[in-house]
Amino acid sequence: MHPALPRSLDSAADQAALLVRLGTGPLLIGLDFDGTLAPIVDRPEGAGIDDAMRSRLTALAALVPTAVVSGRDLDDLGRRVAAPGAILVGSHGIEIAYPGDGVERAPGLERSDAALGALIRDLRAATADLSGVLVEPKRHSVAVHWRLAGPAEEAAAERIVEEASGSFPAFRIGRGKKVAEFRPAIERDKGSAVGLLRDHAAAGGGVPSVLYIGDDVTDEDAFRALDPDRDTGILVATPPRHSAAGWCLADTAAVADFLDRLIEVRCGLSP
Ligand SMILES: O=P(O)(O)OC[C@H]1O[C@H](O[C@H]2O[C@H](CO)[C@@H](O)[C@H](O)[C@H]2O)[C@H](O)[C@@H](O)[C@@H]1O
Repeated sequence: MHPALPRSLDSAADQAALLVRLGTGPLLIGLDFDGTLAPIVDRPEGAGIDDAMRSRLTALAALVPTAVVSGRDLDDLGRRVAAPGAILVGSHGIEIAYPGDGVERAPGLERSDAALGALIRDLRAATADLSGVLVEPKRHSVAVHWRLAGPAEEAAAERIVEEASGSFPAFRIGRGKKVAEFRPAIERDKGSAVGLLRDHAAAGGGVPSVLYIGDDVTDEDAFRALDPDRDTGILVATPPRHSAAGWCLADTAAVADFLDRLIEVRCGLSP
């Protein structure tokens, strides 16, 4: 299916109709972190959620399986989310931590893990003189950010990423908001992770429908994995852009309001 413009959930009537559908039956919730739960900020280390969002996630996780699905690695994500009961999915689906049940890591990481240190060293050396370009090392990958860079530095960072990608075939390049990421060249993304989360939830009861909310290019993998007849994808964007998600919310504040209403309907507090 070709991506189309998602429909805005600004209208109270649309939101109410959707919430009625999400209010009963087995449900699995997947929520992206940066740009969906946490507002986008200039530097990766500055992103976070407030206590209200943490309580919201904890409340949702007590009601239905609720996963935070991020490009950040699991340790970083865990520190920032800190919501008891939430499932954590790190490194774009490569690492999955079910509460109280250890970490499941995708197979096939040996080659990229072995090359990661050299890649990080090369990227740091190549970008050292580029003002506003940041290298973010992660457990299985590395990101090159240019949100704080001018156009010339951004173009230079893009060239460095292209050159390094030729020397490190164990990685593939993923794009995001003002960032390029070297991700292990294996078959795992947020879409396949949603499939694994659904199977895990189904093992404990009925096969759930999925609600997935995300804002970035990598969330499109998750939206594409949804079944349009029973699942719900919500893009977070202003203005809306073409997406495999069917619905759209404006920003992280609108996501917070929507999740509050979802908690109310799941608790039977509103229709
Ligand atoms: O899958 P996500 O949870 O959305 O993570 C995607 C990447 O998010 C982070 O970078 C983005 O957010 C930063 C903080 O707001 C922002 O400065 C940057 O421009 C964005 O690209 C994170 O740093 C990456 O590791 C994640 O992969």
